[in-house]
Amino acid sequence: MATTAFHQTIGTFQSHGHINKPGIRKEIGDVAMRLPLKSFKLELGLSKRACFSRNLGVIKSSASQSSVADQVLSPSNKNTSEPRKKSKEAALILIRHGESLWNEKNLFTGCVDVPLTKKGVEEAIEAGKRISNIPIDMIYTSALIRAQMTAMLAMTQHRRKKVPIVIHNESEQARKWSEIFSEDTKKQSIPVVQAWQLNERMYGDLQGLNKQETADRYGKEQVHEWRRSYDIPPPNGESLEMCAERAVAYFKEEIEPQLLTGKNVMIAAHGNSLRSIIMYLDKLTSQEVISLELSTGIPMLYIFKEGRFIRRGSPVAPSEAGVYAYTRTLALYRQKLDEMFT
Ligand SMILES: O=C(O)[C@H](O)COP(=O)(O)O
Repeated sequence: MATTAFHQTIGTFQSHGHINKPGIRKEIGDVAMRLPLKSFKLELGLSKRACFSRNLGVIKSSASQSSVADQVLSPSNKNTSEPRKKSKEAALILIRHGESLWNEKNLFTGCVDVPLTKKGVEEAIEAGKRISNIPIDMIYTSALIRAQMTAMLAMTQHRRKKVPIVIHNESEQARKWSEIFSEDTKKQSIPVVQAWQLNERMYGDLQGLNKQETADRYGKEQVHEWRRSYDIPPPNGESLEMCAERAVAYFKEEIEPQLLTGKNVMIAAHGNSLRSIIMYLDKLTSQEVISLELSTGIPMLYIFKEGRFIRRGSPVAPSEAGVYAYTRTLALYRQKLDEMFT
């Protein structure tokens, strides 16, 4: 159906000579640089729905880390008591998985673990191109393969070329057996956390049924109510409200603390788990969320700053340029990537 900042060693950049230029030293995600003192021309690609915040700030990331898993698991990273207004700027990318084999067949999927189609693979790669200049320090995916495939395929396109590494925290042994023994390699990695709380809403007795056939049988209105109402669950399944109870709670407890410390986060998840998160981010009412539809494989960008989530673009064009409303921080990050890799 349609619809960490790892603390980069400064050496890399010193070799480009930027550290000695006059200006203010800033760190953007994993990129450290000197900002020119003269005013910076913003690169803005404003989508219709983008917010035009001119209150642009710069990340000063202080996150150093001892292990890929530690930055996720360390309680010090979950400082929810930190006043929101002191938070650093961070990018948040939300992406619904690419087309799955059951999207293609128009079947209710819910929590059934179905992989991507070839088109879904292509969508994920295309999505990766669109976000290839945006810093990503941590990745969260659902426990379902279609979201995981999407995140991994998208990351093959990222210009920074860090390696996404799945954190295995299911047992002490799993943690131990997936340990990395090079600090350098850890710095070139992005932790990927898989969380069932980000799964698609459980579609109950509808899972595996054809959407059109179900509408023919129970009526279009009834099926629309099951699919889009906020608090009416499909038979034996989860309503959007029930889905939000776990997905938004997870976002607040696990992901927001990372954003508060300035880590740039990507979430690869599902139509309804993301609808519930967007409802929270955009403060949509239960009426407004009814008409929110998400396309497969389209990354949406938010900036988290001073406790506010600012939507900066939801692309429809094939390339990232002219789609996202870059903040000064993001523009500088991209400029740095240009200098590093061209
Ligand atoms: O679970 C599914 O079938 C889809 O991924 C989302 O379906 P919906 O658009 O019918 O909610």
